[in-house]
Amino acid sequence: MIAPPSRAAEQAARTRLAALAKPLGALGRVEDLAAWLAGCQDSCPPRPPERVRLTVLAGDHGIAAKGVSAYPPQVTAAMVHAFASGTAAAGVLARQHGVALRVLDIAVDADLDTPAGVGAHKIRRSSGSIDVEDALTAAELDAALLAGRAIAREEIEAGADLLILGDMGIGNTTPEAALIAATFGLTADEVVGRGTGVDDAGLARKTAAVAAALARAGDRASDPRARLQALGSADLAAGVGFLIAAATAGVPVLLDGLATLAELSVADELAPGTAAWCAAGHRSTEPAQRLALEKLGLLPVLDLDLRLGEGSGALLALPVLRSAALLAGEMALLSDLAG
Ligand SMILES: Cc1cc2ncn([C@H]3O[C@H](COP(=O)(O)O)[C@@H](O)[C@H]3O)c2cc1C
Ligand SMILES: O=C(O)c1cccnc1
Repeated sequence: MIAPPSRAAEQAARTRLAALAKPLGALGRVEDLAAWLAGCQDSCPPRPPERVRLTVLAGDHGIAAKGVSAYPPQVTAAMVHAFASGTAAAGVLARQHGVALRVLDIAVDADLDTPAGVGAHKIRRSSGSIDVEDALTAAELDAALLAGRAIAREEIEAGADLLILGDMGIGNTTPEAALIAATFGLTADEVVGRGTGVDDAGLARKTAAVAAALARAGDRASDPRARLQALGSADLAAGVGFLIAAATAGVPVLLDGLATLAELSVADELAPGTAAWCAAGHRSTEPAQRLALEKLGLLPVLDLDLRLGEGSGALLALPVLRSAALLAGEMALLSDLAG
């Protein structure tokens, strides 16, 4: 069990928010964000997160060869270069909001000619095709979980006061949907969405792939580790380790899309209490993402019909979180107003 954020600081923030120069509760869920941040920081009022770091975990997925994505697997490696050069969508937003971005090759198929360090935590080439085989061996699962923990610790040592996790990997919405289905006892039909925009035939292939994966994993999927090994991937397992390490260190995380919700679904079962350190940046168009938010009791900051991942939804939500902290800290108290 992971130690929860400070109840005392959260309560103090709620008391302060109630006393600010505004009608009671008038800042709506912005007040919840401020109180959550106060608890995570053990500080009332909370401080706006200034040293925010985005980590994009990249990996290919064997299932991509089965026609479950609207784009070819080669895009994963090409996009790693775009992250490294700051030209991916998440790179633009990270720059806009003063967020440090790091991209890591966890399981990309290609040998990448990228800046030093991108391959520092590489586990393997593309993870297994989950409809017919496990995504990972037990040893790879352990290595990926450890890598994710190490990456989070590196980000925290670099001074992060808020972490954002992003994903890049063609085909990854298939294992993500499978993980969420297995975690919450949902069917392939309920969780599968169009990802990058597959047509009806692609959607049918994707649903069949998730159903085959769930049937293949069977009862093993009730155990979170076995579920990750059978239905996940190296990059998703690293994300699970990352979230657990962030929560263990008491560093808050702003969640993004389907990848981060799949990671958290498993992480919160492996290490109960992880979800308390996470706030939901946005609700995506993917059914599995929306279902996981509901099951975890998370209300998203934004609902913009995004379906990108990369950390983009969390980056778009970041200004709201920063505003929440500033409002809690800088507004006058109603009782202090000159009358
Ligand atoms: C150019 C491009 C940039 C992306 N950035 C994130 N994704 C997103 O789409 C992919 C998952 O969707 P699916 O499961 O349908 O393949 C992941 O790479 C995810 O990060 C991208 C996808 C593409 C094509
Ligand atoms: O919902 C998401 O996060 C998503 C959807 C499509 C592709 N990548 C991510």
